Amino acid sequence: MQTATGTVGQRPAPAPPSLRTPDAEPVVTTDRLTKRYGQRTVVDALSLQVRRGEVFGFLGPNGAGKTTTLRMLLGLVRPTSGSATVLGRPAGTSVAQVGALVEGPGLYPYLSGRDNLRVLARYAGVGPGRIAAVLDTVDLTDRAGDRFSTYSLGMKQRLGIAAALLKDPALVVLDEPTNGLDPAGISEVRTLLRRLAAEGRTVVLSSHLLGEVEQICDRVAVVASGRLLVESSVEELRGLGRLVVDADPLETAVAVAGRLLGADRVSVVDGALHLQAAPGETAAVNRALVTAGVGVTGLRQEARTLEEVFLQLTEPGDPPPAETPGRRPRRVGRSAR
Ligand SMILES: Nc1ncnc2c1ncn2[C@@H]1O[C@H](COP(=O)(O)OP(=O)(O)OP(=O)(O)O)[C@@H](O)[C@H]1O
Repeated sequence: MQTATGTVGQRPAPAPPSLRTPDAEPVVTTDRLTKRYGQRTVVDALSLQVRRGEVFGFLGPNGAGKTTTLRMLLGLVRPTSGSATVLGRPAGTSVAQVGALVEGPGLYPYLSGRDNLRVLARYAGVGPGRIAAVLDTVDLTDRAGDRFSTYSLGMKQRLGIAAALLKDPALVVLDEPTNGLDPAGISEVRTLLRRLAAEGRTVVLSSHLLGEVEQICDRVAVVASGRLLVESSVEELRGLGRLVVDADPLETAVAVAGRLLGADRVSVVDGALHLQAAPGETAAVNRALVTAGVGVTGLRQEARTLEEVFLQLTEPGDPPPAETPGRRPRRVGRSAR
């Protein structure tokens, strides 16, 4: 069950491609945003930016402080220190243009999807004309007359998102929108969120499901224990991909690849050569191996998953930034600020 927070106001025109560049205006900015409960710091000096028209993933394990941060952006929780700006105004004061779906009760099981939206629209001061539009956006028009309790989890989630869209918001904030969904449900939510971004809306979502989020988001912030570990585009976070080569003889292949790329980018896993290599280096690797008389029977590029990157970022020996004096969270790649 979810609480949908509607919005008032006019959605801006779709963002042209130029607004999705690294220099696009920030829709959300946090500056050393901090929340403490008693002696516990659950959000720790978080500074990040979300740009207009992007799907931004706020990632981290359970208890990382994601929901608390989203609640601060919505003005539902007061920061202990630091600040957050949403759509150019202090967090919590732009409710007219922010639609949100956060944990909590809110949709009636015995009412139909359409009637649930009618109730919420009336409560939020939105005319009934908008209901058909949001049902269409989330592909629930055909089932709108059925009781909410008969919906699949994916449909319930989409109805919650429809409720968040009632007031045509510029920014949509979703807490764990894919949680508990099966692959088909995740795929539907993914399609829906990409549609919202294509319309020029900005989407901020939280998740601990890294593998799914990497297919949805343009950029992500990875947090653990309330601290920002990295803020980056998904593409850049993965960095160099992995080139897997089936080669014979393997020893010669290791030597040749080591000379070409450097030994630190070469390893052998399950009898195959694993190389840290960009797609553009594949042809050169193949040429060098064949020239050296190595038989190449397989050669494939594998991207690192966000999960692998996340585990690497959080593994012991790589302490969170705040534990290292003077060290700052990593901003990766071209789009880094
Ligand atoms: N009102 C509160 N009072 C005290 N502690 C709280 C309160 N709200 C959250 N916390 C604590 O803050 C920490 C961060 O919680 P939060 O819900 O923000 O994490 P999360 O990253 O969203 O985790 P999850 O994925 O499990 O929802 C948790 O340890 C939680 O117990």
